Amino acid sequence: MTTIEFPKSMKWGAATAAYQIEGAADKGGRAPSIWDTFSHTPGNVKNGDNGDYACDSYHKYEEDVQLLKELGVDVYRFSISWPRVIPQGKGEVNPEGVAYYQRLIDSLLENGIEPMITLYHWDLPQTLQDQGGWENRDTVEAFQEYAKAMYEAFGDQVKNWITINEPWCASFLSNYLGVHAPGKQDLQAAVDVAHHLLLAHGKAVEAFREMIPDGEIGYAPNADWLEPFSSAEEDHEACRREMQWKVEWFMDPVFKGTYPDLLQSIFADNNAYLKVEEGDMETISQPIDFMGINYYSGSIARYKEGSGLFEAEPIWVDYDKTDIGWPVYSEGFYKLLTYIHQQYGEVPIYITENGACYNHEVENGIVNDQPRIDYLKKHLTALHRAMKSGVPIKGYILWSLLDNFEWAEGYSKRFGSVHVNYRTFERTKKESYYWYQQTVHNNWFEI
Ligand SMILES: CCOCCOc1ccc(-c2cn(C[C@@H]3NC[C@@H](O)[C@H]3O)nn2)cc1
Repeated sequence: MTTIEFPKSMKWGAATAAYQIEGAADKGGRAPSIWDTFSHTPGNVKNGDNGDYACDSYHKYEEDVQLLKELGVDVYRFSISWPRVIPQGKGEVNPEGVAYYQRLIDSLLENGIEPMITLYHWDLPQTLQDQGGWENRDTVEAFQEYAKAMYEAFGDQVKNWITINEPWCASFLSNYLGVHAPGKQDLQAAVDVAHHLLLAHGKAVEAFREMIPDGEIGYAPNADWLEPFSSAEEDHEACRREMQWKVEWFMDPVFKGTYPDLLQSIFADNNAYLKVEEGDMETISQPIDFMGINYYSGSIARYKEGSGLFEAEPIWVDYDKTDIGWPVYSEGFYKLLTYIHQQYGEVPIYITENGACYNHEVENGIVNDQPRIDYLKKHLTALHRAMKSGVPIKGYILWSLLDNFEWAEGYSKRFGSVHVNYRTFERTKKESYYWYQQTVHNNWFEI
């Protein structure tokens, strides 16, 4: 057996997001988000699922905090529902909404767990979408106003903040590929949304420096790893183009103050143009304290003329796949992290999401999700290897504490270390919960 041991400074956590777990969609003064609209539109979400009830964490948050306490994690990463605290998206703050998060934060702190708040985890108030949403540059100011209100409410208790979760999903997956809310298929819209999300990130950081000078703030891009099918230059270049879409397009502006030229020209060839105003890049590229990285999977790809924007065709080789169909590719985790370290230097990194979809059910009170344990062992080993090579990792946050609403997949895909019965809301700790609990407690595991 080999022991994989982490530094004593390693922070361990678990993550969720508001729309995916809270439910109480029309309770406590909450107004609809774009995900309420999108999920209630037939055909958008598998089985017609929506977040009206989800895991009912709005009412069961104390039980969730006890699950976190027993898990032994240092950090709980959760998101605030913007339309729960500012129902109209801007203007009046809803005291009932703020009070819910105050109860949650108090409970976490009483149980020795550090809150890490994500300000934007995709649930834009529908009222703002009705005014153009993230395509409308005015939404940037609304986001800064929302961020300031949250800093005011919780800044004395919460010192770790994330501005935007997975800007690629919130821009290109949502406005070009049409898979997530608002479900548009418009490349120009997606380029505009991506820029405004990064600008909103910058404005939120600016306000943070004023209001929570003793806190730390970052953002959480997602990326997967694409390995060239062959040594042919065309395969390598195709993979690089597709990876730039998630990595450089969202990291160069923040850490270098520029957008990648190659992708700008590819977008222009498709009649989509960046609209950068004076001062934008300075706002976006101001220093942050950490970068979150969300990693799930990778695959092999090769050049194929005419295959999408980047002419990169995925080759679904016979890797083991999780129950959402994504290859188990832990080598890609190591390669992505060392690539990012090479590109962006000593930026401290939290793994803000990593986990796997396996749909095991409860049998005789037990959920034997051994494949999820195997996935975690492989990926934490890859993470450990990246750390040994010098990648500055601050912590690892498991996606997810609970099975929850997996966006367009609805409740058909389970990522939790705790099983949720969506009829009774009963929680059942899976075998992976106990494995992760032991790993967090020991700060090591054996392979
Ligand atoms: C037409 C092509 O369509 C391909 C589908 O393309 C994607 C890509 C990426 C994802 C995706 C889902 N997740 C997990 C979430 N991260 C945040 C948290 O809320 C988790 O629920 N990460 N990435 C989904 C779909």
